[in-house]
Amino acid sequence: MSRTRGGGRHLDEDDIRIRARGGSRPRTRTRPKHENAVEGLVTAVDRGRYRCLVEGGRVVAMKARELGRGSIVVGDRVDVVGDLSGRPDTLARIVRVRERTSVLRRTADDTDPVERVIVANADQLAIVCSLADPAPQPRFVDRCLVAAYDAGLSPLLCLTKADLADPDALLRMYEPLGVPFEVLSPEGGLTGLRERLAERTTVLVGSSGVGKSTLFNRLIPGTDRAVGHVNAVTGRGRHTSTSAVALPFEGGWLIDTPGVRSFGLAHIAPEDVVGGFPDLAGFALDCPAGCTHREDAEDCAIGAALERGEADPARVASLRRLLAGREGDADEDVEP
Ligand SMILES: Nc1nc2c(ncn2[C@@H]2O[C@H](COP(=O)(O)OP(=O)(O)OP(=O)(O)O)[C@@H](O)[C@H]2O)c(=O)[nH]1
Ligand SMILES: [Zn+2]
Repeated sequence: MSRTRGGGRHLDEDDIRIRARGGSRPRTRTRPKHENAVEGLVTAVDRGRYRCLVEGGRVVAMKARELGRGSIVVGDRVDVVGDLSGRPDTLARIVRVRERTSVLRRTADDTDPVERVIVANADQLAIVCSLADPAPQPRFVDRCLVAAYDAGLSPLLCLTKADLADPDALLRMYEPLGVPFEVLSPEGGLTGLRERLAERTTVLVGSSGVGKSTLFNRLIPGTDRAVGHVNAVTGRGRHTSTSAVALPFEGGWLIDTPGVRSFGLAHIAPEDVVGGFPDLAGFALDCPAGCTHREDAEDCAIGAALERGEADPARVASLRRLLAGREGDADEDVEP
């Protein structure tokens, strides 16, 4: 599969798959009927190979050529046919991708200028933020919140290293947004967090050093995220990898996003951000088309509601902060 990497990063894997058509791979003569397909969940993706959980077993699958250009990502529910034994060197085939309930996009960056879907069907975004060492990055948190609101995921703030600093200042900042949170320290328990994660599909995101791997290892002991990721999934260093990995957890899934430090916001319109503020969205209906809802916006109905005392000033301030963060430099929070 080395040609999939050599052709230049501007091509996505689907382009390359089309180029590979007519290559040396023999066609299977007797294809299993697709009615026999069984449902699977994509748990990892590596260079055109999809690790799937099918009927409780693990298989590696390729994408059927009739699927065309559409991408398949971690979290996708797929229909799989072929050799489902999971034995070494067997390869099943993904013949259908079920409709997605949500998509998270990774921010385009220097190494890959295309904004890509990295996780499908998640319903919660756990934003891991350390209270010290490194100091909290509210801009990073804000950008994640915008991505969560846009994708329809419920945000969850995981504040780590509470043994080093007090969470109060940060919590005051997020109080008007009503974001659920967990304050975590090495000595503290994880019962509250476990309950919030149970039976949900949660994507964890955090910038380098905030303690995301530590948290993973505490939640799912025995899976050394750092070592496990490099050896088992991509064979590459985790800082260069951007492929997500789904791990089963308490009736749901935890999805790690190594190397992914932020989500794509370029496609998000102000209206999508306002959608995360049900109490203000009604006012916004009276705004002029294309209103930025910023302080300097003319005839902004949210601004007017604020002046009449009908909109909560803290909520408006939070909305404006998120709108401003959305317009910032997309690379600002992306780790090298
Ligand atoms: N004091 C304190 N240190 C912590 C806590 N959680 C993690 N650490 C330390 O913070 C450092 C970074 O933790 P990691 O779990 O590797 O952080 P990460 O978010 O996975 O960072 P990357 O590996 O860069 O992705 C390590 O030295 C941990 O031991 C905590 O709750 N309190
Ligand atoms: Zn407005």
